[in-house]
Amino acid sequence: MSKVSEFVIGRLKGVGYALKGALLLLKTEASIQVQFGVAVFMTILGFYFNITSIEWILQFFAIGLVMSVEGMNTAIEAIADFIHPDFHNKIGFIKDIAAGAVFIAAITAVAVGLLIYIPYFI
Ligand SMILES: Nc1ncnc2c1ncn2[C@@H]1O[C@H](COP(=O)(O)OP(=O)(O)OP(=O)(O)O)[C@@H](O)[C@H]1O
Repeated sequence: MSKVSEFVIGRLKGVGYALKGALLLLKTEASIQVQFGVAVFMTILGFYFNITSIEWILQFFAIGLVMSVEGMNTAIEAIADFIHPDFHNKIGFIKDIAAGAVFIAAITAVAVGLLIYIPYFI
């Protein structure tokens, strides 16, 4: 097999694993399921208010930011539980700062949502 074919097959396999990971997150993680529900609701709201292209872009970025950071948080929690299943202050610190990153992303998304939709309500 040529180097180019190997490269292309390798990348396609990578996309397959990533898709599997995204589906696993959706199937198993309650917080991702809630965020997916919010994303669907916000998309319906976007169609209802016929928001502008820029507002769609900002909304999709906000949704993507929250869900991807939540996915990373889940991965960090899984690594922490795997390497150290018992209680440890360092593990608590690691999990807390990973959760803090999700919080920052969520606050950002709420701010974006308010800035987009408040003008449609007043
Ligand atoms: N092994 C541990 N050692 C010390 N503190 C921990 C440990 N596991 C969890 N904690 C503390 O409990 C908090 C919640 O951890 P947990 O793993 O239950 O995450 P979670 O946010 O409830 O996520 P999920 O709902 O996805 O399980 C952490 O942020 C941390 O403060």
